[in-house]
Parts: sequence; structure tokens; C-alpha cells
Amino acid sequence: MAIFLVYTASLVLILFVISYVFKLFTDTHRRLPPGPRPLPLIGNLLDIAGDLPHRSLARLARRHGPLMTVRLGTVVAVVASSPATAREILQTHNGSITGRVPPDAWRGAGHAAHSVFVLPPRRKWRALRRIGAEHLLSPRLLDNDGRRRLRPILRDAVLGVLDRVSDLASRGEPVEVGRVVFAAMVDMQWRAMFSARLDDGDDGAAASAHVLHDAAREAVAGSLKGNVSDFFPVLAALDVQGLRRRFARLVATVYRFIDEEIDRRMQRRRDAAGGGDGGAGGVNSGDLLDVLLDMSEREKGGGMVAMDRDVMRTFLADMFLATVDTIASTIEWAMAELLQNQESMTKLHEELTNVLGTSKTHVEFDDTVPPGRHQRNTAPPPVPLVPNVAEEAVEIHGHGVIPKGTTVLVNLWAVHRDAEAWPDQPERFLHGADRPLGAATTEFELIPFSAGRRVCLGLPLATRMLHAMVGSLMGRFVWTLPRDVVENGVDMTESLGLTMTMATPLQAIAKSV
Ligand code: HEM
Repeated sequence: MAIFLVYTASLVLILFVISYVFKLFTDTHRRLPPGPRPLPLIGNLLDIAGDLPHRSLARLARRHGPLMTVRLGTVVAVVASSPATAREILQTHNGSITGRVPPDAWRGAGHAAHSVFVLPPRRKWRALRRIGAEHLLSPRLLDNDGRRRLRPILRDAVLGVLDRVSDLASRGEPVEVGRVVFAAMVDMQWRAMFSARLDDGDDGAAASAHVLHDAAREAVAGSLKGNVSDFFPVLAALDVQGLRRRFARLVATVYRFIDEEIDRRMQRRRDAAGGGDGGAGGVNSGDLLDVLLDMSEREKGGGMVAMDRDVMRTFLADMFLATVDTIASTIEWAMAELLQNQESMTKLHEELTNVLGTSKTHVEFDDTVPPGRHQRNTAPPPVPLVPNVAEEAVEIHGHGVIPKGTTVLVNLWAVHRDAEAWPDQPERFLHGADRPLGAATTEFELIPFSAGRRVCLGLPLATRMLHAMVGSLMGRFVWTLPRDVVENGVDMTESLGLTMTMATPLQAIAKSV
């Protein structure tokens, strides 16, 4: 057994050295953008160790330029760190740089096979994006579709958070902002997708909702953790840090909850068909699950995508996981910034009083958009790095050539802190407030949702929820920091998962206005 292990390890090492040397050799013949000198085998991993990757990459970019090459183990990555180079990647050459390499943990958990986040930009990916955009995330559906299904769900999420905060405020207890909003987002997205509540009041349901909360939280927190397997794919089978196994366990829990909803709905459809009420139509809620089940029954997706159980489950998990963490952490960061900037908080209170008057108890999307103007873009960007892959060689004028297969990272964190584009002050993103976002982006200084073909699919939902939630929380309560936090300062350290969250969750004291 020991001999076998030594033999396998030596073989893996030899393969790894050969592939690395081959890569280095061929790279010298390519005109890659400049970058820090790599060490043998590990490349520049030491240059980025010891700090969060978006920060260390931003630091390296200050020395090596806004488009630089780094070697992360055997992976060659080109990093764009300025608005101008982000534009090159996400607009000028976007058609050639939209591939993805799925994280090893996702592949190991079986999630990568159908996930819209990592599918190559081909038919299945396009079809899934279209389904998400048309049946869950379109502005028309969110604002006022014929059945008026989603708007009340969004409003309830805001009102639910206000109730929870009121309750804590009346007891003088601090509010863990991120956690309260996270729970509301779980509930909101579950209702939007399944027309069902996870926690319908009884103790058993509440306990099982907690299991899902915890699994979702851990899955998003751990899903992009630095993994040796991603830097040295030849070692992936060993799963040295156990991240594959861990992510697989968490995703399996999320899948189990989703499967239960699918099974319940299918049973209801069968019952309705058996009862002779005209089949599925009689029980159709018109939610995302019904849309997907209709597709699976209609010639396997009506030609768009073969909607089998695996595709359906992965897609629902994607829509769920993408929502719960992004919105909650953005709101937590926004509140943390406001709580440390009394002047901005006072300004916001005044604005809210003007817009809402004294009778309205909460903010809705319509209140945040001046007539005839774009959605205001004031969210602090919580996704620091966007990973793409060049699907063909691309020459970036004045910087060099990105060879086919190269990982291309856009460092959104660095772009939003670009010293030339942004003054270093808390309200800096208000300067870009009226610029169009997402696919319509023209200015690459402000791209919290990225841009180009893989632009965030959830932008319409996120912008509605962020503004309504922060506006309502600020309009209804006066916020202060707990005494020990005032003394020690708010810990603004980031922790990197699917998004950037606060390493120390924000606690704040609310008092009803
Ligand atoms: C504050 C909230 C959010 C922010 C800042 C955000 C940001 C981003 C960013 C930067 C990307 C990467 C785009 C690229 O690869 O170029 C992304 C992708 C994505 N987002 Fe969001 N997001 C948010 C909320 C949401 C929500 C609520 C959903 C709802 C389902 C969602 C669904 C997705 C999906 C499916 C993708 C993958 C798109 C693809 O690869 O084709 N996001 N998001």
C-alpha cells in the first residue's frame, strides 16, 4: 500500500513538473502582458499569499500594470485592474473571453455540469439565462406582471425585516444586520421559486429552515475558497484540503430541500390530473418551478434545453444561492459604511423624509427611481473578482496577447478603487449614480454587476431589493453602534466566499424613529 502511494505521488509529481515546464516554455513564445517573476512550480502564489487575493492582486497591479500576468501554480492568469482594461475584457474583446473554468469543488460536487455560473457560453448556458431572465428576474415580472406575484413577495421581504428589527429594537437587543437580511432573502427566493414557505410557523419547519440556512451560508462562503486543486489540477483527485467533500455535502443539503419541493409539486400535479380537474393547469402557480416542470413535460424543454431533474435542481440551486448572500452582504457593507459616516447618514435620513413623507412605512422600488431616469447605482460592489477564460487568443492593444485557454480575472475590487476614477470618500459611488448598469454599461468605472455577455443575471432583483431594504431600514430606524464597537472601531475586514462578506458580522442598535 505504502509503495503504491509513493509510486502514485511520484507519478503525479513528474506529470506536474513536465506540464509546468512545458507551459513555461511555450509561454516565453507568447507575448503575454507583463507581471511579477514567477518561482519554479508555484509561480506567483507566494506573492498573493497572506492577503485576500483581490487585495494582493491590486497591489501587484500597481507595480506591474493594469493588465498583468500572474502564474498561480500551473494556471496562467491575466488580471485586469483598471476601468480601461476592464472595458477591453468585458466589452471590446468580450466575445472571445466568456469561457469559465469551474472550481474543482463545484466539479467534484457535480454542480458544475449544469450550473449557469460555469457552463461554457453555448446553447445550454444561453437557454438557462433566458429562462432565469424571463421567468424570475425580469423587471416586468418583478414590478408588475399580470398575476402580480413577485412584487408582494419582495415587499413582504422588506416588511419582514422591518418587523424583525422592530422586535429587536423594542427589546434593546443589537441587530445582526447580515443575518436578518439573509434570512429574509432565503424566504423571499423560496416563495418566488416555489410559492412555498420554508418556515410556516411550526417548530419542525423552523428547525429544518435553519438547516437550509446554514448549508446555504456555508456553501456560498466556502465555494470559492483558495483550493490547491485549482492551482494544480493534476492534484485534484487527492482533494488535499477536503474542499470537494465539504462543498459536496453542503450542496447535497440544498439539493435535498429543492428535491422535496419538486416531488411535492409533481405529486400535486398527478393528484390534480387524477382528480380530473384538467391536469397541471388546475394547480399551476405560475412560479419558476411550474415553468421548469412544464418545460420538462413539453418535448424536453421546447427545444431550449433538456430540462431533466439534474438541470432543474442545479438551476434552482443557482438562483437560490446567487440571491441569498449577495444582497445580504451588500446591505451589511452599506450599513457599516453609513454607521461610520454620520454626515452621510443624516443626508440619507433627510432625503428619505423628503421622498417618503411621514405616512409611508417603507421604501419601494418606484420611490428610488426619479421619473425617466435609470435605476440609481449606489451599491458597494461585493463581488471582488470575476473569472473568465479566453476562448481564443486575443491581442489587447498596448498590453500584449492573451493566449487561448488563459484565465482572465477582472479585479472589480481594484476597478472600484481606481485612484484616477474615484475620489476616496464614502459617497463616491453617487457620482456614478445615473449611469446605466449591467448590459447597458458604458462607463467601466462602475461595474458592480460586471458587464458583457456574462453580466449578472440578478441585477433587476438586486437593485430593487438593495434600495428598498436600505431605504426602509434607514427611514424607519435611527441606527447606532454598540458601545464596544464604538470604542474599538468597526472591523471592516473582508472574508471571501461567492461574495465578499464582513469577517466580523455587523451588529447595530436600532431605535424606531
Ligand atoms: C448585490 C447583488 C449582486 C451583485 C453585486 C452581483 C454581481 C455579479 C457579478 C459581478 C457577476 C459576474 C459576472 C461576470 O462573470 O462577468 C454575477 C454573475 C451572476 N449573477 Fe449576480 N450579483 C448580485 C445578485 C444576484 C442575484 C440576486 C441573482 C439572482 C439569481 C444573481 C445571479 C447571477 C448569475 C446567474 C450570474 C452568472 C452569470 C453567468 O455566468 O452567465 N446575482 N453577479
